[in-house]
Amino acid sequence: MDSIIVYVSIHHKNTEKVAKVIAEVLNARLVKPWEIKPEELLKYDLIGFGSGIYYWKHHRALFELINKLPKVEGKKAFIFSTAGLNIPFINHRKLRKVLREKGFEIVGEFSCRGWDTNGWLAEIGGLNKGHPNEKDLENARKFAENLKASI
Ligand SMILES: Cc1cc2nc3c(=O)[nH]c(=O)nc-3n(C[C@H](O)[C@H](O)[C@H](O)COP(=O)(O)O)c2cc1C
Repeated sequence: MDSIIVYVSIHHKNTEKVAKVIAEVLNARLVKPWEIKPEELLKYDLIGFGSGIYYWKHHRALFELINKLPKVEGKKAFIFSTAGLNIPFINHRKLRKVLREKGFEIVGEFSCRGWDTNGWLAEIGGLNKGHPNEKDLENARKFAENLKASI
């Protein structure tokens, strides 16, 4: 199964750490949304979309790429994120919705805490310093292994 991961990680490269671990297990190509054309993306059997959470949603460059895609039929996708407040039910809501509207089948979701020094949080050293940590990355590895085994 040919897999690709499209990710954005602008704050502290928190999500990049997770993306690399998942990519290693899935033997997936790693790209930024602005590095790939929509038609090229659709050549892959499994597509992962991930970023930090910025104001309650994934990075807008992911949405811009997805907007440019034609409708698909049950193409497999997964979602991941790192966030100051790890509440995937809320944080993944918008991406989940647009992927489903495009016709993707969401086969898995992963999230963990990420070091967050946005705004006033910087004054107190930030939230979740040290995250994603080894345990978070181990959980990401397990997520990817389960995903690999299930599809
Ligand atoms: C501009 C900005 C907005 C953010 N908004 C949120 C938010 O709404 N909810 C949240 O849980 N974390 C928020 N965060 C924290 C990031 O999601 C968190 O630090 C994440 O791990 C960053 O990932 P990255 O290093 O891969 O960019 C925000 C961070 C920044 C810089």
